[in-house]
Amino acid sequence: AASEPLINYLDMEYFGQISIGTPPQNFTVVFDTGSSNLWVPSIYCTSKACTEHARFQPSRSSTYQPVGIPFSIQYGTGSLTGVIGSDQVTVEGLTVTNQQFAESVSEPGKTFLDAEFDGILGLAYPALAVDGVTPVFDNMMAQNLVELPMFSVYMSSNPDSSLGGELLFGGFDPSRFTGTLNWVPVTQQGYWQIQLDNVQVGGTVAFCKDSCQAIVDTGTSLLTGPTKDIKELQKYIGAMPVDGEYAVECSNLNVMPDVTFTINGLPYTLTSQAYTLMEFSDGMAFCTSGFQGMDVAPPAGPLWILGDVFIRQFYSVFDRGNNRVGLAPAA
Ligand SMILES: CCOC(=O)N[C@@H](CC(C)C)C(=O)N[C@@H](CC(C)C)C(=O)N[C@@H](CC1CCCCC1)[C@@H](O)[C@@H](O)CC(C)C
Repeated sequence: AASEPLINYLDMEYFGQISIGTPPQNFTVVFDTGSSNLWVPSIYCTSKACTEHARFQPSRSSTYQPVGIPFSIQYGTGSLTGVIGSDQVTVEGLTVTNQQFAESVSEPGKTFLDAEFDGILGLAYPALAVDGVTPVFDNMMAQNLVELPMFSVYMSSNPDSSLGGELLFGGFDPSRFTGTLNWVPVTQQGYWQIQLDNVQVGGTVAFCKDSCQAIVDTGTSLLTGPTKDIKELQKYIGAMPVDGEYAVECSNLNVMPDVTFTINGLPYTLTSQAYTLMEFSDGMAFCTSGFQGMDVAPPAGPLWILGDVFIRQFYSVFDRGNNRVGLAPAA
């Protein structure tokens, strides 16, 4: 199995290296289980977000083939337009041939301007792929580059700057979790979508009382839920809105309640240390809530999004062979 080390940027963004073309052109990408397309900035893109990042030069690659289909994608945060091309893509020693990807021509707004990464590599199901482009992992499976039709994600907690994280293609890494992996069926093959039985605060069911839907999303920094529920949850944990964020007293962490997600009959508990982020500026510690209100419109939503706040605590295995997600306490 090929394991791709990830860099952890402030517990908010995890990204790794890929290369495209011959000779290889290197890019830093977010591996996003919440989308299904690969894109990198194009040399033809004049947006500041592009000129501040690595850009792909088709003319420099002997294996590049133009496709020319227009491309546009909208994330929760950020959007872009571009054009589809095809080339070989190498991720941690695995070379995928004839991979179609988007070369961005316009990257408006701030999301990608401030980003520590160049592009995004989507790892969700083909159903979500813009322009019906075959996703990278589907090509990996089709080209027999992986032993098992699954990939796994470990995300470190910032202080362990040793290894920011690990993305493993073709299996899972037993050294990254304790106990046994518990498997949860994928309820809809678009996002990595599963069913939540309920959400408990301090051991009492507070939200999602008769089950609800959630996605496991490496591309979302926090843990999001419907804005109405999250507003109440912030109150339960004592988080107060402070200029766009929800702040908590760092000294209160030991009295704040656990938040438990019951999944397939088992409890996945986040302590306050797990569901808050600690930021330091001029020697002061600031604690913020890792919960964020986000309404995903029907028919896709409503959805809870188990982002990096959740994945840091629970090693996640994305099994396309059996359409299930494996979860276990991260080591
Ligand atoms: C304090 C809030 O932090 C963020 O909003 N962080 C961003 C990522 C940061 C690297 C810019 C985020 O979580 N964005 C989410 C949306 C958030 C409001 C829930 C998102 O769009 N994530 C993308 C992938 C992101 C897109 C921006 C670039 C990094 C990858 C994708 O997973 C979603 O489209 C899935 C959809 C169901 C929401």
